[in-house]
Amino acid sequence: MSDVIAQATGLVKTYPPRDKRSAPFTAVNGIDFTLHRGEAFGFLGPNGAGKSSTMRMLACVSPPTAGTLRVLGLDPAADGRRIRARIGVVPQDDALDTELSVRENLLIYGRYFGLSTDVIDERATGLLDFAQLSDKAAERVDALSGGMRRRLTIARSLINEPEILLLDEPTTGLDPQARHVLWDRLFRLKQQGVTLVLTTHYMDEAEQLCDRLVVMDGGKIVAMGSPAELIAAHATREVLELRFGIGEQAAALDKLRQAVTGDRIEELPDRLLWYTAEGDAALAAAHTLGLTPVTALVRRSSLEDVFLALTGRTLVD
Ligand SMILES: Nc1ncnc2c1ncn2[C@@H]1O[C@H](COP(=O)(O)OP(=O)(O)OP(=O)(O)O)[C@@H](O)[C@H]1O
Repeated sequence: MSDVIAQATGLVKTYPPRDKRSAPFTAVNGIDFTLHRGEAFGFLGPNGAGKSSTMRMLACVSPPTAGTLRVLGLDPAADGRRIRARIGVVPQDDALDTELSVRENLLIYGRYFGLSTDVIDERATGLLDFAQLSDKAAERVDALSGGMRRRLTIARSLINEPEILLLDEPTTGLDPQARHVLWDRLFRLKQQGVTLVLTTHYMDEAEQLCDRLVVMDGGKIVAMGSPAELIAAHATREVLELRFGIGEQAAALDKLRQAVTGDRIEELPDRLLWYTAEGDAALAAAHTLGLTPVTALVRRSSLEDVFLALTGRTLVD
């Protein structure tokens, strides 16, 4: 059996004009990708990059304008129902029924898939345990924290035991602790063999969860690979971040650009980034040049640096 679980070639999504004065908008502009069974695959990019539009096409709720798409070997245009029965979808907006209890939300969703009451009951119990919500089963959803709601949405999406789980920005808006709990649950799912496909604009999330990812910008894929491959290809081993006092950054940048050859130096509104193999050596060199940063930080390069190198912009403005 092929391990290809979804494949897109020349995929395009163009939305019709919103009103008489606007033009059609192409949110996804000819992208190619192949997803493999069992992997965690990410679409990383800033707001408006076209990630959600791509996810909605994969979820068979939004038809492609052009290109070909196969999900589980089937054509979403002809076999949307069959595909939807085998995938789970975690939308950006939880869309839970807040007036119902936690458990009732699972039961109702199970009925959409035509499962018997016994099967739904049994699965709901297991999923509440998985989502660490067993003790909240009888509570109304509007009493839950953001992290709990997110875990319930994931539990709900698993009621049909999907082979692929599509997650649109799974941890946006959650605090760090809630994000870590969610990552742990998603990691468990992956270990159980569920293929994870997620969008995110958090580079740490992409690095934590994704075996492979594409970087999207303006409806196009600008890079593809594992986090380590992307960092090796588009960034140096280390970065020196220098922050200066008000009005001092421009002069510091001039000095560095004159003195440093071979290394890339990026200017952001609030800091300079010096891409280098040896951050500590670069910092010593900066001091030798007479620079007096207010703060200096040496860190490993990340996907944020990859995005900056590829687009000239930061992921989260
Ligand atoms: N139904 C629609 N009609 C017109 N334009 C749309 C529609 N849906 C999305 N867009 C536009 O398409 C662009 C891409 O949207 P999309 O939601 O796919 O991006 P995204 O990368 O997921 O970003 P976000 O994180 O904001 O959801 C955005 O500029 C958005 O305004």
